[in-house]
Amino acid sequence: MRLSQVSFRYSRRGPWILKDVELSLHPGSVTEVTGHNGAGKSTLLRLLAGFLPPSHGSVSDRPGTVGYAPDVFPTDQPFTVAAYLAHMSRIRGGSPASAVELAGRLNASHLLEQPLGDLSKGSAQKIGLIQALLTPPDLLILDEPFAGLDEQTRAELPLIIDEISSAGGMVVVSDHQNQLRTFPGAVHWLVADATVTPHTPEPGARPADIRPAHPRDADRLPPRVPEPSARQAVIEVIVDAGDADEVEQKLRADGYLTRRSS
Ligand SMILES: Nc1ncnc2c1ncn2[C@@H]1O[C@H](COP(=O)(O)OP(=O)(O)OP(=O)(O)O)[C@@H](O)[C@H]1O
Repeated sequence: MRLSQVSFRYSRRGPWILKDVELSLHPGSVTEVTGHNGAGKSTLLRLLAGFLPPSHGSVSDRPGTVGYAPDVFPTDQPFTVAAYLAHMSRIRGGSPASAVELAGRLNASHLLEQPLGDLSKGSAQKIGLIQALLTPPDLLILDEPFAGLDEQTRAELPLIIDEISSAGGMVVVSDHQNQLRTFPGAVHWLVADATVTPHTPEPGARPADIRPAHPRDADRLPPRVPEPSARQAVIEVIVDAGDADEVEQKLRADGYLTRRSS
């Protein structure tokens, strides 16, 4: 998927929020978008999701199945959580059972019979996440998904992101708190001054935030990339352990699938 010379402003005479943005996303990539409040992260995500059309430039090769969880999930709808998710499943061609399973995984089973309007911000955030995952997305876009989540769900979310990207999906996550800064192989974009640039996050990350919480979780993870097909070749690259994250990040940014053996 590619953004070519994309510029955007909300009104004809309004300020440019993004100007001449050039970006590529590759299957299996995980991209973290950071930037100050009001920098344009949500706007970029809405352009990627296709909810906003560029004012200039073009977006090409957006995949067919897009999951999008907005930064604020709209709860002013006259449904219970279960009825809303069943309805969204029907629209998306997913199974209602997957909504129930996801609710269990994201510690939200107890919310299913509640009216949407009664949800707290963190609970509403979870329902926004579940609806984005109802059918396995080829492009998953999460706008500030960690805000307001309980600890169990915060630990589960990186595993879900890893599963989607391991299956070849592209994941883009905006997060001004940098929760994914040490996510293995993640690409990082900084939105500032109406431009989007790759950057290397500051050290000092808290790995416990983004890695499997304990070995049992690690055991449950599928391999990071599927087994290669007959038309693919595998090249092993041995690097110093301290350089592994950087090398993997560069390879993924160039569109290669990577797998770490240690
Ligand atoms: N619907 C809109 N109409 C007009 N201006 C908007 C609209 N949505 C956002 N903006 C403006 O566009 C700019 C970028 O907003 P955006 O929400 O994309 O930034 P952000 O980096 O996601 O910020 P935050 O971290 O606070 O969510 C801001 O100046 C904001 O006020």
